[in-house]
Amino acid sequence: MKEIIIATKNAGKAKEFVQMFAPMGFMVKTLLDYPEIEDVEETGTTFEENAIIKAETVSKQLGTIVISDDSGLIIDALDGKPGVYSARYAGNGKNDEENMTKVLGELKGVPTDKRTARFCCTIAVANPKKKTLTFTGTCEGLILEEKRGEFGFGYDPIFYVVEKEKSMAELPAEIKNQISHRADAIKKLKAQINSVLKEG
Ligand SMILES: O=P(O)(O)OP(=O)(O)OP(=O)(O)OC[C@H]1O[C@@H](n2cnc3c(O)ncnc32)[C@H](O)[C@@H]1O
Ligand SMILES: [Mg+2]
Repeated sequence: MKEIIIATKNAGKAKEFVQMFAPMGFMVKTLLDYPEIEDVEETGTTFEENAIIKAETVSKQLGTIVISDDSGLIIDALDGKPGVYSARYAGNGKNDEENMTKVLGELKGVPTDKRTARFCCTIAVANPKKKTLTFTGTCEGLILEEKRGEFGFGYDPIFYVVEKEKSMAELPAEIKNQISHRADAIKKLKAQINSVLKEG
């Protein structure tokens, strides 16, 4: 079976990569399968820089093709925050509940039409023998006034998808995986998958 390695320790992302690549016959491995590999420090200032850092660092360590995902939530009324700091917005613990509570507090009193936001995802593919490639996807929405729904992960409960009239966390995985920022980026990656995964 074809195998791809995703340089993530985020279980929510890992699950979505499995769901989106399994139907194409791929065995997805993540850093949850390589506990000896340490967390890569995300020193970049953009999703693209961080995705490249993560993919190249792990690709060098494993000596093979490695794919990464750097993603986050951009909120217009907060001048783009939490952005690349989405995972640790409320502190180093990477706590989804605390991150959402902080965002909701900062948006208190902001009217619906000013609560526009988007999820962004950049996927990087690092190949020891080639230049690193990147694929970026986005998903537009609004920030709700309270959490809604149990599916997904991260900021999904406070992100409202207008065309579905539901929060991202109220949408089952099959739907999220058709419309999300990650689905958008993966669609672009899949369009070039054969050349992307060629070793030489
Ligand atoms: O770096 P890795 O190990 O992949 O895992 P991470 O959780 O640190 O991931 P990021 O650095 O890319 O930070 C992204 C954060 O943005 C949020 N996020 C990303 N994709 C999301 C999604 O599909 N739904 C909700 N929140 C998401 C979530 O809170 C993540 O922690
Ligand atoms: Mg991270």
